[in-house]
Order: sequence, then structure tokens, then C-alpha cells
Amino acid sequence: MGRLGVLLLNLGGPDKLEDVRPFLYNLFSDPEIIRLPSPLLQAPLAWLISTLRAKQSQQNYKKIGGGSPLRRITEEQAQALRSQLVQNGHDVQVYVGMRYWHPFTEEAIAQIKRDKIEELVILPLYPQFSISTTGSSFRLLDRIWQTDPELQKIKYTVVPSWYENSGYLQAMANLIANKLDQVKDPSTAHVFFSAHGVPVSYIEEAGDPYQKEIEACAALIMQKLNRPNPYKLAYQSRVGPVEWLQPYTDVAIEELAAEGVKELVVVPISFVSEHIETLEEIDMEYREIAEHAGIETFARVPAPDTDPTFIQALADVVIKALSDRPIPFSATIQPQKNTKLYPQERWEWGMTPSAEVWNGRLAMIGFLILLLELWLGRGQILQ
Ligand SMILES: C=CC1=C(C)c2cc3[nH]c(cc4nc(cc5[nH]c(cc1n2)c(C)c5CCC(=O)O)C(CCC(=O)O)=C4C)c(C)c3C=C
Ligand SMILES: [Fe+2]
Repeated sequence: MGRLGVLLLNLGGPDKLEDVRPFLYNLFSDPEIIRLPSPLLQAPLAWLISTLRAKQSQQNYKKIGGGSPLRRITEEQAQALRSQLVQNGHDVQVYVGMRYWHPFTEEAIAQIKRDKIEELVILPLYPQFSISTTGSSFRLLDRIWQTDPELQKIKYTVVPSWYENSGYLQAMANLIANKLDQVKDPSTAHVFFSAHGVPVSYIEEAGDPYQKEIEACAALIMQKLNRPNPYKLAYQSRVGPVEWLQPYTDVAIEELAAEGVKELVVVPISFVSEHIETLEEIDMEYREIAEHAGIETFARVPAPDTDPTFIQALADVVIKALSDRPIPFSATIQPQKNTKLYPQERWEWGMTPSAEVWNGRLAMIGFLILLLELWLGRGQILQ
């Protein structure tokens, strides 16, 4: 075996308040996050949304200490995974590549080249696959790979998703069991999974397997937990005016409260580290909604972070990937393109195809302005 590396992928988060706007700009510049009919509109719209959103987002980051803990925790996970793999007999370097903030994926790749890594396992820190997270990072890496002959010499494999891994399910079940044992009535408390949402169009039009994987993951965790508690799955963090996966977390909490549920044990399942959507959105915003609705216990299960059972699970995923047949970027799910190609032709007067194209473009600009107004007018959770 040649020099071995593991590349951990994550989303990244602003380290300090000044980073919030450029971080949001990077995020909204990604067509996997906002898909526009023309790539030319991507940068101006990203600039506009990041500028409009930055202030509210900064206030949220202020509430959790002035920045995202994601980099620190991901680097701790990388350290812990390296130690675990070394202990299991694998001499390995572990790298962190973030999609929208430091250390960027490109920085990790540069280090991998400097270290002359010959075999690489690419492991996203998202247990379930979504085109907006793992898919986006894979597409970026695919582009980098295609233009770099040096990288093409590396024998690599990707892990598209790993929510079925038994050690991961066990780590989640243990964390939930610990929390359940602390509430007033451990046998009746409701286990409430809160997954990150995505727009419905990702599932229905782009073929994202995310919803299926999330539903299967929640059911598997409950099987491992092996307790009689009822459970519910809902989706948080919706952004903008389009329809996202339902039920929405805030609505589901209110419905359970109206049904007389008094104790909720809330489990974040789309990510494996504490970040703004656990520390601010769940712990502050949803807690307030729950208490207001009459929920008496709102206990949040911690993200796995560097939990030893979880780190061993990650090590097992890496070891399995090394012995399985390599999976290239091209074998993972690509969003199905529903791009409309417009006819391009010389200028003519009248209702020609090109006049229709321009009418369409002007209507699109008007529509985008309307969307932005709607966006600004509606009190969305993340705004
Ligand atoms: C606009 C669309 C977004 C989609 C689709 C989306 C999917 C998605 N995101 C995560 C995990 C994380 N998201 C984080 C931050 C974040 N995400 C969006 C938007 C979308 N996410 C925004 C605007 C932000 C910034 C936060 C804010 O403005 O308040 C983070 C980083 C959090 C941190 O600590 O900084 C993570 C992690 C998943 C898993 C997912 C789809 C499955
Ligand atoms: Fe997100």
C-alpha cells in the first residue's frame, strides 16, 4: 500500500463575524445550493443575498460566541480519526477540506499533493447523501481532478454516504439513550429527529436521494435504540420562499405540543458536529417555540463530535472503503439537468424566438426581484 490519506469533507463556517458575508457569498455562489436558469445571474444574486442576509446571520453567530465551531470540531475529528486508524494498524494522514470556508478543499488538495499521497479515501462528514452537500463537494473535486494530471495518479475512492454503518447507528443510539435517561419519564418521551431541510425540487426534479436516506437513517437509529418511545422526523433550516421538505420542525413541535406531548428529546441527524443550526436554531429558537407551546422538557442530544464509538465508526468506514472496489466521482449521483436551451439567432423585429428569449430574461429578472422581496418580507428561521 502506498502513502495513505483520508480527506474529510465538510461545509465550513465563518470563524469570526467578519467572515460571515464572504462565507455566505461562497455558499450562494454554488449552483448546487441555488440553481438559476443562467450562470451569469449566479454571482450578482449571491452578492445580493449574502449582503442582505449577513446582518441577521452575524447576530446568530454572535449568540454562539462570535463564529462557527465547525472548523475546530472537524479538525479534532480528523486528529481523533488519525489516532484511531494508526491504532488499527494504518499509517495515514487525515486532511480537512471545507466547501465554503477555510480550510478550503483546494487547500487540502494542495497539501495532499505536497505530501505525495498515493491512495486516498474521500469521506464526507455528512452521513446521508444530498446533491447540496456531498454532491457539491464531489463535483468540485471532479473538476479539480480533471484539470490536474498529478492528481490523476492518485488511487482514490469516495464514500457517498454511510448512514447505515452499524457503529454510527450505535453511537447515535447511545447518545439518545443517555439523554432519555435524564428526562422525567424516559419510557414515554418523544424522540424528535430534526434533519436539515432541502427544497422539495431537489428530491422531485433533481433526483436527490436525501429524503429517503434520512427517513431510513431515523428508522435504523430507532431500531438500534430498541426502546418503546414514539418518534417523529421533521426538517429544519429552510431558506427563501420555495417549498422545502415537510413537516417543518417548528410546525411539528407545535403539533406535538397540541397533541399533549410534554417531553421532547431532540436529535440532529444531518450533521455530526455542533454548529449554528444545533447551538442557535435548535437550542434557542426551537426551544423557545416548544416552551411557548407547552412542552415541559426540551432536551437536545449532542452531535457525535469526537465521541469514541463514532470515531471508531468513521475508522471502520475508511477501512471498508480501502478493501471495497474504488468508487469514482462519476459513479455518484449527479443532479438531473432540466436546463432549457434557448435558441440563439440574429436580431429580427416581431415575436421571434429571440424576442421571446429576451422577454423571458426580463421576466426572470422581475421574478428574481419579486423573490427577493418575498424573501425579505417573510420571517424565515435562518434569516
Ligand atoms: C439555501 C439553501 C441551503 C441548502 C439547500 C442547504 C443544505 C444543507 N446544509 C447543511 C449543513 C450546513 N449548513 C450550514 C450553513 C448554512 N446553510 C445555508 C443554506 C442551505 N443549506 C445557509 C444560508 C447557511 C449559513 C447559516 C446562516 O446564514 O444562518 C452549515 C454551517 C453552519 C456553521 O456552523 O457555520 C452546515 C453544517 C446540510 C446538511 C444540508 C442538506 C442536507
Ligand atoms: Fe445549510
